[in-house]
Amino acid sequence: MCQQPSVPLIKEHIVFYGAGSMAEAIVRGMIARNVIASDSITMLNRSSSERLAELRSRYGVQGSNDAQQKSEILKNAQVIVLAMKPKDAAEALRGLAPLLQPDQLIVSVIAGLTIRTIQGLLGTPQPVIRTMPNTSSTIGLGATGIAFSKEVGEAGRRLALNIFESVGITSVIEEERMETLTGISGSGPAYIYYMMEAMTAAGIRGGLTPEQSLELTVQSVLGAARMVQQTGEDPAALRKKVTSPNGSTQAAIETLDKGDFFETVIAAVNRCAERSREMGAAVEKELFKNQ
Ligand SMILES: NC(=O)C1=CN([C@@H]2O[C@H](COP(=O)(O)OP(=O)(O)OC[C@H]3O[C@@H](n4cnc5c(N)ncnc54)[C@H](OP(=O)(O)O)[C@@H]3O)[C@@H](O)[C@H]2O)C=CC1
Ligand SMILES: O=C(O)[C@@H]1CCC=N1
Repeated sequence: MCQQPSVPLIKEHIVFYGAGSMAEAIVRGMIARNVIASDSITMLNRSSSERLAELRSRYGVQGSNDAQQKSEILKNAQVIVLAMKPKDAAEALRGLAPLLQPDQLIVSVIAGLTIRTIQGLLGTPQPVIRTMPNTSSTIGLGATGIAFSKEVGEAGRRLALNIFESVGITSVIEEERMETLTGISGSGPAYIYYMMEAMTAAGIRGGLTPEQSLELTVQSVLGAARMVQQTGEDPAALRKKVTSPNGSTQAAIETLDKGDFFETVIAAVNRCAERSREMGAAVEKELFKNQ
């Protein structure tokens, strides 16, 4: 099995600005791995106090919706993780701009939002780390793409790597590749879940109980992923070992091919990347509003 690198204790105070699914996945993963004290994490959102109360009681993190306190927390944060939807980013960044000090590290998990747009909306050459994690960070099996702005120094790089290595693997890439990576690993878990939904439904239609069908599907997906990881063999080579000539698997793969499975998956990844760019471009437009 792939060993996660050991991660030193994170001593910096991290503020999650946006407290939804992705922020929770990272926080839960970090706390489960004991890499940060829960009171070194503050979670903020736009307005949902119930959500912050839930997160405080679930993880022991801090969080407040009082406007004055929110400003103070953001002013004093060493690291601010931007974790709101792209459509909400422009307003959030404009509000954040007057609170920032030059050395505060901005980490974004927002799909499509470029470093240039983030710095443009903040109006400062803030050190920005653009990332694309995924929700499997919850259980320490995340995969995060990372790109750094030129303002990020060695300590900032190391800190970002520590955060995301504590919840899975990381891949440092050129920012231009971030949308492709989003199509593979950011959104990828959803494609696998969709495949699992279809396999489970087929099992149920064929007379298995829902529990049997789900359990068998889960183990098949888990076993297949582990086989690739542990044997080091190509997925194509492993597929061939399952596929007897003229056998049942071959018949199934031919049926997938009738639906152009391979090219459809590639088209889905490409469309995901394109949609990320569209969402980023929509935020970038905000840069030029009122100018
Ligand atoms: N979900 C995923 O699998 C992944 C998501 N991402 C990225 O993570 C980001 C968040 O996604 P996700 O967690 O799914 O979204 P959610 O809808 O679950 O959470 C969004 C959060 O942002 C908060 N928010 C909205 N506007 C503001 C604002 N102006 N200031 C502060 N907080 C605000 C919301 O607060 P409130 O509820 O109070 O409105 C909410 O807590 C997105 O940009 C997405 O591209 C990246 C990788 C994977
Ligand atoms: O669907 C989305 O926009 C986000 C980005 C990656 C995964 N979920």
